Formats: sequence, structure tokens, C-alpha cells
Amino acid sequence: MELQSNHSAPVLTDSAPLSKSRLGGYRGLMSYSPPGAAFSPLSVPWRKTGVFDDVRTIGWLDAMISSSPTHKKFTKEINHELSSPDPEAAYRAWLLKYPSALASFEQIASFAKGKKIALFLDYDGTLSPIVENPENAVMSEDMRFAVKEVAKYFPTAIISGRSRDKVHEFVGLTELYYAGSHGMDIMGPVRQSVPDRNCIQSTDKQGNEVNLFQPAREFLPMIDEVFSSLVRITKDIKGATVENNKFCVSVHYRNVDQDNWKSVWECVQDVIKKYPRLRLTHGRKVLEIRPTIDWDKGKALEFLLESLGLSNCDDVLPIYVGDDRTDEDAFKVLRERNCGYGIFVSKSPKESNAYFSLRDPAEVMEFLKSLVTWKKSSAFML
Ligand SMILES: O=P(O)(O)OC[C@H]1O[C@H](O[C@H]2O[C@H](CO)[C@@H](O)[C@H](O)[C@H]2O)[C@H](O)[C@@H](O)[C@@H]1O
Repeated sequence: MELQSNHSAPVLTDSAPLSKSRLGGYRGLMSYSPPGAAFSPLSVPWRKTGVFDDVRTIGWLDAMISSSPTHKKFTKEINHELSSPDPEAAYRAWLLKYPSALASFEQIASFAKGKKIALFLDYDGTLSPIVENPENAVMSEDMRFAVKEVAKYFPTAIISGRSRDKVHEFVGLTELYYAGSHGMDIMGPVRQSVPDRNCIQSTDKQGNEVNLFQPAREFLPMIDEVFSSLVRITKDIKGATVENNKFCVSVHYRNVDQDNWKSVWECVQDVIKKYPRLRLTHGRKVLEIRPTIDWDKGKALEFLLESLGLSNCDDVLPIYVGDDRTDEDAFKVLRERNCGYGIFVSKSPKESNAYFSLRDPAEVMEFLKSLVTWKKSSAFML
């Protein structure tokens, strides 16, 4: 993912789309790898981009002022088209481009006929509403029940920027697959015994054998070091908090007075300039420091599909629901594979690689319930 600077707002792009041959390098969790296929020791390539690839390219303040810089531009364009400053009218116009997944449910269901749906869900802003304190981003009991129900009928995975343990703790369901740290920490089923240096066998909390795919494992000491430095250096900035997401670190500025955002960025820059193998990106009022490896939620999505034996587009319909710019990597993968649907969760018009939209976590819950109802009724009709 790189930011192109030829727009007033950043445009997220992938540096190199995945090819099947590159997928051959992910074999650890996979059931399909051709026998004898050579394992590349460098199974996760390094990114070509530099340390401050996101923020420095476009200007750090712009990037921090809006966690979704495309938002303003896009709203302005839509308002201009409608000659109306009315946000609801702008949203309705936006829905023409990204139809509601609820309103389009029949269409989605008819496309899913005869196929197995595989569901991928982001956490913050998708299953739980965005709140001021990241520690309080709990999921409602109703949502937990909806996710539990949907997972009875469809293979379901959570792909989050949080640490895997943290998001597992929030969701609290054992019947799902979990990928934390933006996909850099995936717990999946044991599928085969071919050794992969990024993959280790482990046991989950229930004692089941699982495979752990951690392509950035060597970065753990570095991430811990950076976390401690950031905690120390930001301690006097009121409202700034630092979160250790295991393979990445989040520096939150949602609760920092806007006059001090520059100080937050300077602190982050001061620390990461010593680590050329780390890069800086940003999400919703958060700066994120992560390894420079070429790995993101899109690659995690492909990895999970393959490891679960669900990569055949002819009989599988992957659906990915997410609200953040990091989810765009996954939407893009689905679009490029022409297989499955990205559903973008947003209350306001923003450019996306998704096909459909939902307004907020409440609508996400309705969508999950609709999937269950549809599945039950279609089983009844057989
Ligand atoms: O991939 P996700 O599951 O969406 O995680 C992305 C980041 O989410 C969290 O931060 C965001 O949600 C917080 C709680 O609502 C909010 O306070 C914060 O401003 C948002 O950026 C999480 O704390 C981060 O570590 C994740 O990277």
C-alpha cells in the first residue's frame, strides 16, 4: 500500500497485487499447496516504501486532521453535484455508488446461491462503535449473539488492527478465526505439516492444535522497545495514549487538543527515525507504527481464504465488512479477484474499494442477522 501524492487527498494503492506464485510462499496454514512447491525463505517480501510513507508524503497535519482525508473531498464533490450542502442528501447520493448491503440483500443472496459464504469482519467501528477510549470499545451482547449465530452457518474471521489477544478478549467467541495486528498475527487451523518459518504450531485457549502465522515475529523486541519509548516520550501530552498491538503500535490522538497534534507527530517521528525497518501509517485519529513487511489485511484475507480451503471463487463468496482505511486493502483484493464483496461501514460519503455500504455497527448487526435468516430459510426450502 502506498500513498500517491498527485491528489489533494491520499489515494491508497497496493504496490504489487498478489499473484498465485507469490501465494505459494504462504504455505504454512494452507491445504492446497502443490506438493514439492519450493518454499521461499523470504515468504513475506519487504515493502519498497520508506519509513514515513503515508504521512510525510502528503503532509502530516492533513493526514491527522482527518483520519479519512478522502472524506471531505468526496463530500464536497457530491454536494457540488447535488448543489446541496445537506449531508443526508450527500449520503443518499453516495449510496448510488455504494448501495446499502441491507437494501441490496436480495442481490447478494442471489449471487451467493450455490456458493459458500466466508465472512471477514473488522472490529473497531464495525462490530463496536468508535469510542473515545480504545479500552472501552466493547461489543454489545446483541452483536456478540449475532456474530455467534452467523458463525454457525458461515466460516467467520475477525481481522483487526488490535493485538489478536485483545480482539479475542473483546469478541469473546471461540468459534471464529482471529487475525490481529492488521493481519500480522493469524491463528488458523492446522492444515499440513510443511514447515514455514513464519508459522508455528501452537494450542489455543481450549487446547486445540492451531497454526500461528506471524510474518513479523522478528520485530517483536523492536516493537516493544518502540512502545516503551513512545509511552515515555508522549507522557506529557494530555490525552495521548499508546497501545501495544503486539506487531504494531498505535498512538492515539483522539483525545488530544488539536493544537498539540503536531507534538504527537513530532514524538512519533523522533522515535521511529531510529528504526528504518518500521513505517508510519494512520487510521481513525491514530498513528500506527508497523514493520515494513509487505503484509496487510488484504493479504491476511487471502491467506485465510487459502488456509481454510476457500480460495475457489467458483464456489465461495467472501464478504469483508470494515470501516477503516486499513480495510481498503481487503476490499481491493476482492475487487481485483472479482470475487466477493467488500462492505464499507460509514456514516458519511468516502471513496472506497468496497461494493456495498452499511451505515454503522447497528446496520452491520442487521446484515449479519439477515444472513442467518436467509441461510435458515434456504435450508428449509431444500
Ligand atoms: O482494525 P480495527 O479492528 O478497526 O482496529 C483499528 C484500530 O482500532 C482502535 O482504534 C480505533 O477505535 C478506538 C475505539 O473506538 C478509537 O478510540 C480510536 O480513535 C480508533 O482509532 C484500536 O485502539 C487501534 O489499536 C486499532 O489499530
